[in-house]
Amino acid sequence: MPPKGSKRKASSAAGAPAKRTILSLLKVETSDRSSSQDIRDEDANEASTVVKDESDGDSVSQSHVDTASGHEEIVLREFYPPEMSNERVRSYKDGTIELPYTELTSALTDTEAERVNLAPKKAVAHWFRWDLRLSDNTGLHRAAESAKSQGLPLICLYLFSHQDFHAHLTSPARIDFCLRTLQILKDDLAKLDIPLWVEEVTDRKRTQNHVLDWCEKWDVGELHANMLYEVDELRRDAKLVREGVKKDIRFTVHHDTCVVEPMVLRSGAGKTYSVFTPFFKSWEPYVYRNKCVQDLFPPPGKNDPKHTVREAFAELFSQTSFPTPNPNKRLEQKEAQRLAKLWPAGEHEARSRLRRFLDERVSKYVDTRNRPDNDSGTSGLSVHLSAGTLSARQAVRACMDHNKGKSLDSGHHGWIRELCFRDFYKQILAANPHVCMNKAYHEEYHKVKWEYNEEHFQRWVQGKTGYPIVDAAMRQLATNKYMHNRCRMIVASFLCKDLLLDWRKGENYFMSELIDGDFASNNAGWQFCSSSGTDAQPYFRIFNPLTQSEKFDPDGEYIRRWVPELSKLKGKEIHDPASRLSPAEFKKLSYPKPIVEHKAARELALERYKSGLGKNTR
Ligand SMILES: Cc1cc2nc3c(=O)[nH]c(=O)nc-3n(C[C@H](O)[C@H](O)[C@H](O)COP(=O)(O)OP(=O)(O)OC[C@H]3O[C@@H](n4cnc5c(N)ncnc54)[C@H](O)[C@@H]3O)c2cc1C
Repeated sequence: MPPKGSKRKASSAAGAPAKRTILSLLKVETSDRSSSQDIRDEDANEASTVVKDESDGDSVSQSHVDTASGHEEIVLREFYPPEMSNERVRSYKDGTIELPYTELTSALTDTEAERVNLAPKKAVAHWFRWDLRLSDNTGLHRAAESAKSQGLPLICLYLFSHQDFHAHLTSPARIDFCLRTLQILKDDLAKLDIPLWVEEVTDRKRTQNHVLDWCEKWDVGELHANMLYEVDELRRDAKLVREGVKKDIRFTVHHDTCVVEPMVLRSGAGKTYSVFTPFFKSWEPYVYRNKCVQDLFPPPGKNDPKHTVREAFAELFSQTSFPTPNPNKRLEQKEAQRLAKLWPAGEHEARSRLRRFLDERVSKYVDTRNRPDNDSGTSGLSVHLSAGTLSARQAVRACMDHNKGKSLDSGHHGWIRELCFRDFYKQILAANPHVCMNKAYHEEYHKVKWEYNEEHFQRWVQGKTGYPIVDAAMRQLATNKYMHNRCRMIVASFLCKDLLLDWRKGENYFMSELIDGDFASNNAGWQFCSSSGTDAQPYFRIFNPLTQSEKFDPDGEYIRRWVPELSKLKGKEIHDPASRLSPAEFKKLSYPKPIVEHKAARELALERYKSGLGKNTR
């Protein structure tokens, strides 16, 4: 346990070295399924080889039109250009094309001198994104401190974009969680005389204009936000930093969502890590040494009465309702009530859930974390970490404190290690933007041939594959909008390696259902299971769903809960009813036969991987 009392480093944007090349002229792709700004049109205008794409009339660079595997279109073409080529992936990797992360950090450093000299205006603002909390919020804290030191009021903004939700495949449950949290946030801020305004954005391409217009309307001279590491967000924020200066608005973006900001930890060779274990070995001592979690930021103080904010910003305080999601992103009332009970929103709930987990369960975490039949085996905090109602620093710090200064026991240590995965995947995203553009982390997996069998996909979605553990997990997801981590791995492996379906279809479906959907963790989880990702399980390691079922749900309790057709089965029958019951008994269950035979599917998967990767096939 590191000593207390030392200050956390002021975290404005990191300064990874800027690298500008003529090829940046070609930076046309923003096929980022998780991001909020489509700058394709204007960037495409800069591209050297521009072709007309018949499908939607947009101009896109020829360099994108490479679907080497000849697969079904996975890209949401309404918002994004077609899949980019492997060549472009390599250009990102070798630095010929500037990383979007560097575009933003460069914008911040390039304009720093100008931005600090901008004259104050009438207010300082914080723009909330997926950081929906008052406590330990870096951007909000910096905004509050700056407002106080300049004798100005603090006001807050949230942008509600239907197109973003659509483009990012944000699930209705996640949007609902966000809206419930915004209400709590608004009430908490109002107690501090700080208004929160929720602005509806209809055209996502104009997000930055909305922000600048809003700042001009309320005479905001200084705007703070926390960094999002997805491609389009980074590029949008980079533009906004530069555009802001032209309008005398100082826009600052802070690192906040990770315990250790991306790009800081480097291997001996100076590279960002691509494998988790060495990352963790470097992350853990860094957290102790640099006291990243020692001084958590307090919530902002009350706006000074002398600012008469209630009068000056009456319109912002007067907002009584938030925008309604589009029908396809809206929960039925009953469903909304059920999920609100299951997943109460807001930071107060997040902190009490964290306390309960630490007091009651963390010490057993290592033994229970892989057991989906145990509802309390893990923290259930992912929804809060992904919405930002809890900071990862708060989680790590509380866990260390709970261990009462002793060296961490296996439960506490194991849980902190899981939290580190979150940091790891965010830094993978920042350092490898191509994962945000429908591409495999390891480009050679591009040539693996996938199936696009819609009936198989639908049976997987509906939990009707005839593999009880897979079906239980898929039904848990459909009902609770959450799935246990072990089961996420089982169903993902089943989709790619038993059904041979394109992992990106599974990734997209998860995102469109999960209440804790997080692009970096979801993408990395899917790439891990399809063997194309960082720290990949080798392609020849293929989960056997039956073995997984017997090992991690030994008494079949998880299956019994989610697959009522099988609830009366006793003993080992529940894991494989088609083989372990007589045909007559099986028929009575009204449960499907296995959709594929695992052994044969496994062989086929191995063939596909070998041939896609150019390895000898026998
Ligand atoms: C295919 C697949 C898709 C996934 N999609 C998501 C997703 O969209 N959003 C998401 O938050 N997690 C995702 N995960 C990671 C993991 O399954 C969930 O974070 C975990 O199940 C959440 O439950 P918990 O909060 O009880 O976890 P705990 O076991 O209590 O862990 C604490 C926290 O650590 C982090 N964490 C734990 N395991 C992982 C992991 N493997 N990767 C990244 N972070 C981790 C999460 O923030 C989690 O809340 C995915 C994993 C796989 C295999």
